Amino acid sequence: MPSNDKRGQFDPVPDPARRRGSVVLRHKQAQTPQADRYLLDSHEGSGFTHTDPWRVLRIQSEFVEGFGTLSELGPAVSVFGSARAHRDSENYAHAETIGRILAEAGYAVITGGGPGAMEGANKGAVSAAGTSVGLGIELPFETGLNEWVDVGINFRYFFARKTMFVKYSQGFIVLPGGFGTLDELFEALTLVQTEKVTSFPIVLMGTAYWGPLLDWLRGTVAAHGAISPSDLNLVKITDDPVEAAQLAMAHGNGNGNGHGLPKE
Ligand SMILES: C/C(=C\CNc1ncnc2c1ncn2[C@@H]1O[C@H](COP(=O)(O)O)[C@@H](O)[C@H]1O)CO
Repeated sequence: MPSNDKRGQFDPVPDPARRRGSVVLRHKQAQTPQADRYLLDSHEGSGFTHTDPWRVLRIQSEFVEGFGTLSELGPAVSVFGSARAHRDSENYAHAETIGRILAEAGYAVITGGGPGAMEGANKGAVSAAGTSVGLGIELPFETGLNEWVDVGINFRYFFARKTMFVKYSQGFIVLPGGFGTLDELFEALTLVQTEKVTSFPIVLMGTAYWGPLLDWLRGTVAAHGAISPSDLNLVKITDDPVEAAQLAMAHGNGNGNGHGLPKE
């Protein structure tokens, strides 16, 4: 703290405070130029739009865009899985079958809009003339939305994007995948476990891939008391893509409004 900082001492002439909306700035903090000066001084560049308060507007716009685009979607299931699944792989084929079965049953298919398993699921949905949705994410190694996405939204923020998957799907199907897929799986499990959302089907596709994870959750995590053994009932596991689709549609109500935002 600088030595001329007079905080805590009586000051008959208090430093003028600067107000920025609901934010009050005092002392040295009040000496920063006003935001509108940045705006009007074109020579100062547009760097201010990358500050946190401005990011809030960007975040808000992602929610507005997502809600606005998806609110009329109808019943939907989200399909997750590795961005790296090759087109000739079993996982890609399973994703494609799952996308097709869901679309044939009248469900929209929502994916991350990227390559691999996401592309397979979107392709399957299109093959059955279904609604194929991709919620893309801005990444440094971006590949863009796959060609089978008919309704695409690009997000900068993972958390805004994840809200859309949860809000607009009746079920999740999780094919083998890496950190991204695990993140999506555990986000869903946490929301259901903590009752932030009404329970919905979470289906793991592939016993050889996911079985050891379930064994670890049961044998180590539950055994440590870090989760309840009953928490493992939140997931179903299968090797059959048709069964995976059926399990994910088990809670379908045909209303198409997902199960709402996480409770406050
Ligand atoms: C890594 C590559 C492309 C990345 N492009 C992605 N586009 C959209 N969504 C993505 C992308 N990468 C990850 N995701 C999300 O995470 C899940 C897959 O992640 P994983 O780590 O590959 O399992 C997926 O469900 C997406 O929602 C090109 O190699």
